[in-house]
Amino acid sequence: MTSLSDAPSHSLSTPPSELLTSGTWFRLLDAIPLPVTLTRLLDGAFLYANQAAIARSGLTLEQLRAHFRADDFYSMPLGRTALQLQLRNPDSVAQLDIALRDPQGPVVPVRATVRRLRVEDEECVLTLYDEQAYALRHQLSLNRQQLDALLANMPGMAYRCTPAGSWEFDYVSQGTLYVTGYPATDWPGQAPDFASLIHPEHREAHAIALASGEGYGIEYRLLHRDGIARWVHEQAWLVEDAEGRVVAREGVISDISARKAEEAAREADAEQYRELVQSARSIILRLDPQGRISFVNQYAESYFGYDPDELIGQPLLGTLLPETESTQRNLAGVLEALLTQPEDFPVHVNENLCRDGRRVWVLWTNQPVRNAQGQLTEILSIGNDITEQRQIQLELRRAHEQLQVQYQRIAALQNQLREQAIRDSLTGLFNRRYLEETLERELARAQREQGALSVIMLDVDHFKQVNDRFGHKAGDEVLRALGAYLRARSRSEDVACRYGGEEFAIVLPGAQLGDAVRRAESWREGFAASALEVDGHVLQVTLSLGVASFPSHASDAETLLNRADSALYAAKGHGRNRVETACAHVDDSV
Ligand SMILES: Nc1nc2c(ncn2[C@@H]2O[C@H](COP(=O)(O)OP(=O)(O)OP(=O)(O)O)[C@@H](O)[C@H]2O)c(=O)[nH]1
Repeated sequence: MTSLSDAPSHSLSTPPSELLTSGTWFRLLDAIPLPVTLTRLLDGAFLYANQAAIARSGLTLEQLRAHFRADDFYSMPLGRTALQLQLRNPDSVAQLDIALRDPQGPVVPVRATVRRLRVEDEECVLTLYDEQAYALRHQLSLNRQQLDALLANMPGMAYRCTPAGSWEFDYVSQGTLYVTGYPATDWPGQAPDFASLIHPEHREAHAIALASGEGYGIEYRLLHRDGIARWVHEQAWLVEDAEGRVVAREGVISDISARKAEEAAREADAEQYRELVQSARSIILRLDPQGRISFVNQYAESYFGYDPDELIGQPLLGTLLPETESTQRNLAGVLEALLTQPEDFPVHVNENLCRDGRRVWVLWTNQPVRNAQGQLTEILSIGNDITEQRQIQLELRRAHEQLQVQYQRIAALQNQLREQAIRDSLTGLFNRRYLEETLERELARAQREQGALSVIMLDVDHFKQVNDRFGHKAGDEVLRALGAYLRARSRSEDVACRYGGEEFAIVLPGAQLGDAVRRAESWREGFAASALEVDGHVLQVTLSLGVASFPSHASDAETLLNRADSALYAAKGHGRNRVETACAHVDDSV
C-alpha cells in the first residue's frame, strides 16, 4: 500500500489507455503479488487489473473491462454509495472487509485497501485485496472470543490486579466462585482480603513470591468459604508498560486438590510397598541393564553382610556373584544371558558370595522391567536361600552314591557266594548239588521237547596210588588238571561237575548216546595221552568212563546217574582206561 501512495504523481496524469500498455506505474503494480484493480468510482467499471488480480479472477483484462463491474465480484455491507461516502474526499483511503464473490466459486472474505484517485478527469478507486490479512484478523478476533469464553468458564480463577495499594483486583473470572466460594461480583469489596484466604502456613511463601518482583508459580492451601482448605496452584506474571514499569499482575489460580489427593494416595501406596519390600524375609534386589545393583532391601543387606553403600552401584559380578568359580562355571556368561534375555530366566539357582567369603545358594525369581519402547530398564530379582536344602541334597546324593557302591559290593559278594554254592573250590567245576538240580531241569525239558540227554561219569584210575606215591597235594594237582581239561572240552550247554572225590559227571543236554560215547572216548584218549607235570614228576593218568542216555537207559535223574555209574563200574571192571555204555536192563539194586 505504501508503494502505491509513494508512486510518482506525474504518472497518474497519463491517460488510462496508455497506462494499460506501458509505464513504470503499472509495471510496478504488476509486480505486486496481491490483486490490485482500478475501477471507476461512479459505476465500478474495470479500468485496470494487475497480473495477480487477473489470475485470481480467471478472466482476461478485456473480459473484465467488457463484461464486469467491481460490484459483480464483491459486495460491501453498505454498497457502492457507502464506498463513495467513504471516499468522498479526493485521495482518501479506507480499509474495508468485503466478501469477494468468485462468479464460479465460493465467497472469500478479504481485507481491501481502497484509495480514491483522479485519472483523466475520472474519479477512480484503486483497490488492493489481501486475503491473508483478513484471515489473520479474523483468527485473532476468534481467539479473543475463545479466550473470553475460556476465562469465563474455566474452573480456575483468572485475575488481573494493579500494584496500587496491596494488589487490588480489577478483574476476576467467574471461576473465582469455584476456587474461593465467593462469586466474581464480590471482588473487590464484599469478599475478604485475598491474603487472608491463604492458609497461615503458606502466607509467608506467598508473600515472598509476591515480593520477588517476577512472575511465579507456587502451590499453597487456600481457605475456601465452606471452611475447607484446598490446595491451589497459582501461576502469575507481571505486565509492564513501554518504560518497563509494572502496571499489572495477571495470573490463574487452579484447584489442585484432586491431584494432591492422588499424589498422597500414590505416596501412601509407595510407602506401603517400601515397607513390604523392607520387611520381606526374602532377598530383594534390582539390577540396572549393565548388571549393577541399584537397590537391595534390608534382608538382603543382612543376608549378604553388606552395608547398602557397599552394594549400590556395584557390579553384581565380583560382589554377590563370585568373579571366578572353582567349578569352572561361566558366571559372566550366565549374567550376560540374564541381562540380554531375562525372559528366558524367570527362575534360576545360583551360588552367591557373602561379604565374609561364605558361599550361599539362592533360588532367584527374576522380573524384567521394560519401558514403553520395550527397552530393558531394570531386572527385579527376588531370592530365597536354599543352602540348607542344597546341602541336604548334596548329602543325599553322596549317600546315594555310597549306597550304590555298597550295593555293587553286595551284589558281587552275592555272586561270589552263589558261585561258591554251586562250584567246587578245587577244580572250579560245578558241584554235585548243582548237577542234580540241573539234571532234573534238563531232563524235564528233554521230555517236554522229546529230545535226548546223556550223562558221562568218569573216575581217575588208581588215584590212591598217586596220593600214596606223590602225596595228597599232588593228587589235588591231578584233580585240578582234570577239571581244567574237562572245562576246556565242554560245550556251552554242557554241565561238568565234580561228583565227589576223584569222580566226575558231565551232563550233555541234547546229546544222543552215540554222540556222548564218542565224546567220552575222545576225552579218555586225550587225557591218557597228556603228560601231567606234578611236583617235578611227569605223570600219565588214565580215566574210566561210563555213559548213559535218556530216553534209552532211564527217564529220571537218579536212575540215569546210577546207570552211568554202573557203566563206569563196568569200565573199571573191564580193566580201566576205557568207556562203557549203560545197559537198559541192569538192576539198580545191584
Ligand atoms: N588228593 C586227594 N585225594 C582224594 C580226594 N578225594 C578222594 N581222594 C582219594 O582218592 C582215593 C580213592 O581211592 P580208591 O577209591 O581206592 O580208588 P582208586 O585208587 O582210584 O582205584 P580205582 O578207582 O579202583 O582205580 C582215596 O585214597 C581217597 O583218599 C581229594 O580231594 N584229594
